[in-house]
This record gives sequence, C-alpha cells and structure tokens, in this order.
Amino acid sequence: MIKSIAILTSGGDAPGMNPAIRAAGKVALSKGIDLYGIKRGYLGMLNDEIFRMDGRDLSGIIDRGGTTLLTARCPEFKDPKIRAIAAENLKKRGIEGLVVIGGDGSFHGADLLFKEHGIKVVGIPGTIDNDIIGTDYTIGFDTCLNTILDAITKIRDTATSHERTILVEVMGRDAGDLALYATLAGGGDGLMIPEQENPIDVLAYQIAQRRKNGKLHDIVLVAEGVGSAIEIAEELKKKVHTDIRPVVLAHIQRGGNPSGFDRILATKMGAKAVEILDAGKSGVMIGMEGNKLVTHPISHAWEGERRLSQEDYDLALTLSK
Ligand SMILES: Nc1ncnc2c1ncn2[C@@H]1O[C@H](COP(=O)(O)OP(=O)(O)O)[C@@H](O)[C@H]1O
Ligand SMILES: O=P(O)(O)OC[C@H]1O[C@](O)(COP(=O)(O)O)[C@@H](O)[C@@H]1O
Ligand SMILES: [Mg+2]
Repeated sequence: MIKSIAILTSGGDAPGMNPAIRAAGKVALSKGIDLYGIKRGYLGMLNDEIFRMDGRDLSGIIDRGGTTLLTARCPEFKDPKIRAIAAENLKKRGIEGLVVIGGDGSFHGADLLFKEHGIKVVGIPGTIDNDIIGTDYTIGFDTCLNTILDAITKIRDTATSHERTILVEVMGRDAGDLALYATLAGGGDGLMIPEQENPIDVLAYQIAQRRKNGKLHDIVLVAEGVGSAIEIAEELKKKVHTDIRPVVLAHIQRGGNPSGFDRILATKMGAKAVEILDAGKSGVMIGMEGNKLVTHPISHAWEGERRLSQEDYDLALTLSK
C-alpha cells in the first residue's frame, strides 16, 4: 500500500481535469492515503507549491471546466537538474506517488521523474487535442468538440444568410481529430487536416462544384496544424469568387463545463490511477480503448504509431460535397 501521493495538472487545461482530480483524490482519501495537490504543474513542483488536500478541495468541482490545481507550461523541466530539484520537493514530504493529468508533453516529464528519481507516476490523458497514443479519447476532447459544434451552428446562420465561405480554424496542435469530428458531426462542407494533403485547388474546386449544385454557402474546418485560416483564406480568395471569411475559435474551445462523457472518462481514469499506485504499479498511462480501461507503459503515448481513421476521413469528404 502506498502512503502518500500528489496530483498535478500540466500543459493546456482541458474540461474534465477537475472530475479527474476529484475521483483520484476521493479514492486516495477513502484508502487512507495522504493526499497532496501541486499547483501549476511542474512549475509548482519546482517552486515547492505543494499543499495537503482534503475533501473540501475536492467538492463542488465535478462540473467546473479548467483545473482548480492551475496549470502551466514549464520548459525548464527538460533540464535534468531542474527535475532533480522538483523531485526532491516530493521526497522531502515523503510523497511516493504522482498522478499527472496532462498531454504527451506532461507524460514525457512524468516518464523522466520515474526513470531518474523513482517517483511512482501514473499518467491520465487530459488534453483537448486527442493526440495521445494508447487511448481512444483524451479527457476534454468531447467537450471541446461540442463547443466547436455550437460555434458551427451559429456560424452557419450567418454563412447561409450572406452566402459566404467561412473557414473555421480549430485547435489540435499536430492532430486533426477535432477538425475531422467537427466536420462529421457539424455537417462541414470542407476539411483540412495535417494528416492529409490539402491542396488549395481541390478545396477551390469543391466550392465551385457546390455552387453548381445549388449550395450557396460553405463551412470549412481547418485544423491549426495545417496553417492559419486567415492565410488560407487569402490564398483561397485568389481561386474562388465567393465571399470568404476566416474565423479562429482559439481559446473559447478550451473552456466550458465538462460534458457527461468527459466526466465519466475522467472519473474512471482518476479512480484507476490511484488503484494502480496502491497496487504498487507505476510508470504507466491509463487509456480507454474499446470502452475498456487499459494501461500502457507511459512512453507508449508517443512511441506507438498514431493514425486517424482513413474511413472517417473519406466519409467526411463524401458528406461534405
Ligand atoms: N521532453 C520533455 N521532458 C521533460 N518535460 C517535458 C518534456 N516535454 C514537455 N514537458 C513538460 O510538460 C509540460 C507540458 O507539456 P505541453 O507539451 O506544453 O503540454 P501537454 O502535456 O498538454 O502536451 C511542459 O511545459 C514541460 O514542463
Ligand atoms: O494556450 P496556448 O499556450 O496558446 O496553447 C495552445 C495549444 O494548446 C492546446 O490547446 C492544447 O495543447 P496541449 O494539451 O498539448 O497543451 C493546443 O490545441 C494548442 O495548440
Ligand atoms: Mg500536447
């Protein structure tokens, strides 16, 4: 049995981080494990912003977006000397286990803490990007997708009224998941994702064909990994004669109350993380694959091969005509 654990959130915040903190924390307290919170991710670990948590820190947060533990990016954490200082801040309090809720970058940091300093780490995938290998979904992706869909519904009203082409840029770093699934679920009329070639002439042709078929507006999803919708709009203006507007959804996509799906995912993963540590295991990430909780070595998150479904992409293109 593990005596003492800490929880941190790191990298971009994602809706659902709070229910993950809550579930991990409550399970730890129910097992009599000493519970600590670390503020601002690895930055707070380095600056010794570590505090004892109790039930009051965990109540009233299940439906709140963002992260009550605060988050940060801490580039210095790539330096082994900095990691040694941070690890010492855990050790001096007798903290043996660490639950890291974050994305692929945060998992790199966790892997190094485990290998270099023997900290027992478990990674919970929390990022809107859905860019982690070893889980079908990351916490925050579903809520973010729904936020994008709300935006598309509003954008469509004005796009149809003015008979315009609107390029909607969505987040995702190097992953096209948000753009692809927003196209499928939002009835997008065009799609650009980094996993595919995106010749502007093909988009121009598609728009021209749509006009021939009597479609008088277009909503095109552009994943940020492809480039700026503002710049793409300028290029497109040289090729088609429709009235074009770029919309960058930006950080609005990261906010909002977590969806039911994200809360369940976060709750199951949070609880599982503490079960794993309590069973003496570590150096793993949790995933949900085929509706089952799974664990992988933490480096699986970036070492495996990650592919978007070609079938889903083809379907999105077929339906966008
Ligand atoms: N290669 C690495 N080695 C050590 N720590 C890292 C590494 N990559 C990222 N991190 C830590 O994880 C933090 C979050 O990473 P980032 O990529 O910004 O977000 P995310 O975890 O959501 O993918 C970084 O600010 C840094 O502190
Ligand atoms: O909020 P910032 O620092 O501008 O970062 C924006 C980036 O963070 C994200 O929202 C989330 O990425 P991470 O989960 O990797 O931190 C990306 O989609 C986006 O590219
Ligand atoms: Mg990331």
